[in-house]
Amino acid sequence: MRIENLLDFRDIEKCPRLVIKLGSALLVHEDGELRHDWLRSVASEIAGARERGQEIIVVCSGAVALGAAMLGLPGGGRETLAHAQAAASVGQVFLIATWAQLLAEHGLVAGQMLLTLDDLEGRRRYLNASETLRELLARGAVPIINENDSIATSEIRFGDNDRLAARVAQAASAQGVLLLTDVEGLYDRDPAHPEAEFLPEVRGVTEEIHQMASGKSSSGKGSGGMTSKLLAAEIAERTGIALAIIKGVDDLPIACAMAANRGTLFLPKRDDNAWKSWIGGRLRFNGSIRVDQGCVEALQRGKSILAAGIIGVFGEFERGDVIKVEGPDGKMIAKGMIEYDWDECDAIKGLRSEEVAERLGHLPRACVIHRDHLVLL
Ligand SMILES: Nc1ncnc2c1ncn2[C@@H]1O[C@H](COP(=O)(O)OP(=O)(O)O)[C@@H](O)[C@H]1O
Ligand SMILES: N[C@@H](CCC(=O)OP(=O)(O)O)C(=O)O
Repeated sequence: MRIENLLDFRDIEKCPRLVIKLGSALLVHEDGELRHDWLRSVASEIAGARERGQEIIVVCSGAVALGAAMLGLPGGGRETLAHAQAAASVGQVFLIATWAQLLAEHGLVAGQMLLTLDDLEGRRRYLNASETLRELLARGAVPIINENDSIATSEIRFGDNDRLAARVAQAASAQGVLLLTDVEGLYDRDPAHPEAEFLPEVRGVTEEIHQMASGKSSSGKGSGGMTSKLLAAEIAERTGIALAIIKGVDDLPIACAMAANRGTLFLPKRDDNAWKSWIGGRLRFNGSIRVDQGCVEALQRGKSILAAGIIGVFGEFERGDVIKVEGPDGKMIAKGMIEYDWDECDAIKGLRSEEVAERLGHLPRACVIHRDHLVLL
């Protein structure tokens, strides 16, 4: 689906690859108990989406609030960093066990990924995370993601799962993000204010839009309030990803919001993937690979580059560098982000996939340059 075809906010539900983020305020009752039936209804919505052929990634908060109740910690476990980290450690086990069980009721498998800021900022770790996500989705699993709160300290943490959800959407090349929270979307001021007005659509998160939000979580369980959701919307819009905020309090929350046609849609600024435009905009390269004619034709059909198609390796590039791809005649045909260091590329060039592991002595990447990281000229 191209984002320019997005007519209204309900279309976001149909994105082929969608990130759904569930906030703490929704997951946990006042007394710190998990809202089990509600979560079961979300799992059934995910199963329905999978049946329609949609790929779903879940970013799920709530570990701190759940763990705090289990450990008897005051203030929802947020009074000290040590409390929050211990609470997250305990709560996350329960959370993921519940997800595994609820998805299994629909014959689905959950895959846990606990990420820190560094995992999505550094190129190498970003590539690792995006490859794991792709593989989980390709195998039909549902990735369930949270921040790795039990080890993340302020320097290496997002602190809120809204921005994490937007970054995960980038890493997974998703087209849309749905943030489920306890409010219908963005209001022009604190929604508790009697004159607060609802904004159904935002084109560009400007300074004026930022001024509308506060970082306060009215439930006291969330982190970042509306402020972090706007920061997430900014990340998404720059990357051509549509993001919507909906109220997710009731059972079957996505169906409810879509039926009511109520939510705030943040429209992306452009319809191409910024990751690709970043690659496409690169002017300097640390090296190049030359591929055979069969590979050139495969690329034109939208395939990734495999070791078997490589006939030459030039320059000393590293995994994660953007390099040139040349056709058999040496003419540049594409730019792409390489999955191997130059010497490994040289060692595996021309090899079939099953021979690559043997030559490298470790598990190979699925390809040398993935089509999501490749820009044809
Ligand atoms: N301008 C605004 N529009 C809507 N909600 C806002 C605004 N400013 C602050 N908020 C608060 O943001 C809260 C949602 O954020 P948060 O509690 O962190 O939720 P979550 O746990 O789902 O991430 C709402 O309950 C609301 O009180
Ligand atoms: N990672 C934390 C949640 C942090 C957070 O962003 O919470 P929320 O604002 O409720 O999405 C946890 O699992 O408790």
